[in-house]
Amino acid sequence: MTKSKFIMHYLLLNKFSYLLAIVCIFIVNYLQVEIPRYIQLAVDLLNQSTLESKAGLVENVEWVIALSVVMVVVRILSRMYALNPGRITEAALKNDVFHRLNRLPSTFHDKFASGKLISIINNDLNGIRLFYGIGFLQLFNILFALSLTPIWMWKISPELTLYSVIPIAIAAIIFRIGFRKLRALHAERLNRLQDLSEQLMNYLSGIDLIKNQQMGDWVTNEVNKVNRRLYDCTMQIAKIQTIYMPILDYANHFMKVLILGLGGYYLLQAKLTIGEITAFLSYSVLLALPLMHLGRIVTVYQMGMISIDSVQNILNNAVPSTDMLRMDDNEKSALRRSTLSVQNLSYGYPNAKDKQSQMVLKDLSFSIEPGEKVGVLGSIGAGKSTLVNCLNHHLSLDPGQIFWGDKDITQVSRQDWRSYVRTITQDPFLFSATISENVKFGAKRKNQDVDELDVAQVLELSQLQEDVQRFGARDQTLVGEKGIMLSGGQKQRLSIARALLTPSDLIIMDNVLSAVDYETERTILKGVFNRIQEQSLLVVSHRVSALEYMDKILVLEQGEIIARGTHAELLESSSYYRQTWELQQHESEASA
Ligand SMILES: Nc1ncnc2c1ncn2[C@@H]1O[C@H](COP(=O)(O)OP(=O)(O)OP(=O)(O)O)[C@@H](O)[C@H]1O
Repeated sequence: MTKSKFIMHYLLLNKFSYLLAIVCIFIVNYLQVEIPRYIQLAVDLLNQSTLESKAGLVENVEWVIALSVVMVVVRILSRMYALNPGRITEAALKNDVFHRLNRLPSTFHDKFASGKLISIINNDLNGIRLFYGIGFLQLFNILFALSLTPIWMWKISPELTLYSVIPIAIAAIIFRIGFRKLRALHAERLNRLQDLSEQLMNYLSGIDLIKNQQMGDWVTNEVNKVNRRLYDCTMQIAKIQTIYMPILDYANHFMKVLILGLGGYYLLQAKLTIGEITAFLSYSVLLALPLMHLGRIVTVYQMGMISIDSVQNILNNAVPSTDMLRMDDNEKSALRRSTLSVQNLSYGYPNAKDKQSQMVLKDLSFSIEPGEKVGVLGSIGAGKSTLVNCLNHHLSLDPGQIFWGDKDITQVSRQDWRSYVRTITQDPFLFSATISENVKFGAKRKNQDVDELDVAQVLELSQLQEDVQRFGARDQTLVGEKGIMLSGGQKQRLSIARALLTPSDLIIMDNVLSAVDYETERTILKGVFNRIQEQSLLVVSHRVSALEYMDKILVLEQGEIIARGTHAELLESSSYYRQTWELQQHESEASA
């Protein structure tokens, strides 16, 4: 979407409110120029002492009071109609940005640090709120004030009007030069805010390490450097604003002196009355006020434009076209319980220097039948997680390599694909919520609440129920940010419970049992086997003990399948498998 389309799209979101705002702003500005006219008539009647003039004076004063009251009411309405759309747009954009972030592929998130995104959602969207709120209000205020006021002034004295505009015009030119410099500085400031947010987020996620390794001074110094750059930029903005803002203020004073001087001269020549000079002075304020607000408006406009660029950096990233395709219920159920077949799968990370020579997965072929339990054994760096991320389509793949039934998974939207495949990753992520909520997270289907008995059952199966019963508030215990209250093994078991709760056709467990002992590992796997008799299971591990009971095991080394078979077959056929098994048997006995 182009920038102008973006601006139009969100303006149209509140079109009726904006229309009412424009009408109200016009009425306010019209009344603003009308009231001095009644003041002028009243002042000119002050010198006369007839009964008629007194009645006229009272009538004019009454008009001034009545119009002022109406103006106050309409001004309140104009603020309401003009400012609320800013808040509505901010809320709508937050939803749009979050929705897009949720659908963008991992390649986008690899490029954009979370801290930067948070800064855009907080600071830049605030700039957009001001743009669509106060920016709109003041723009029309200025437009109407600058077009109506000179006409009313002209009606009194064309000559004096021309002279009065001279200081304002000069000030506006000087002002323009200053504000051109500001645009670049505002953009820089928002970038620096994003840098600071990214850095803080980075350090705060590693705060325990920073304390343990006594890196506090170094980190403080690094934050100081980024903060200093932000401070310098903010100070430069403040400096320019302090120098240029008062220029319009001085112009206003100068204009008043001019009106009094020239107006007095015309008064002596009987070209103007005192009432007209009084009205002229009021008009000069009406003319100068919006110009004095111009500084703020230009800032709001500049910040708004820069913020729109930042938000568009997110929103203009297209969701892959296949992710836009959604299957209907019939298509979905036709593909239930299909065979996953991997055919000559090769993968190299796009950021590798030479993708061909740095292939992480090389020509892999295997299948997982419905209900089959398959294991993948591989040493550190063999490519296990890469394989998992290809299978769940977390990574972007070339077509023709992975099929679900006869459907190429690259032709299925990621959202649909994940209703068939659930992955439990090796770094379990927990939300800052209760244990129960963490298990149920995202599992609510078709407005039906998850059965608490089911939660208890999956906690039991993942061997976490005993631990949970020991906690003060049982499954209502808060786990803290990222599950800080739980041990590594407890986190792993909680993420297993979460995956078991929602039905899916294939569960992938990527090295999720590394933090539990051999006995617990066996019991958990037994529980998982019982729960998912109908579903397929892929367990990835560097521990043979986790794979012993699988229907088949693939041995992965340097991205290639070097052996395959059952546990018994591999003990016979693969020396690598046998040696790993023997080595781990000793470890297991030693730890028992
Ligand atoms: N995002 C990435 N960009 C570039 N290279 C990567 C990326 N992720 C992994 N790799 C590389 O791919 C290779 C395989 O990594 P992978 O994480 O798949 O191995 P693994 O078998 O799961 O290892 P581990 O048991 O340690 O988790 C490694 O050489 C790693 O450096």
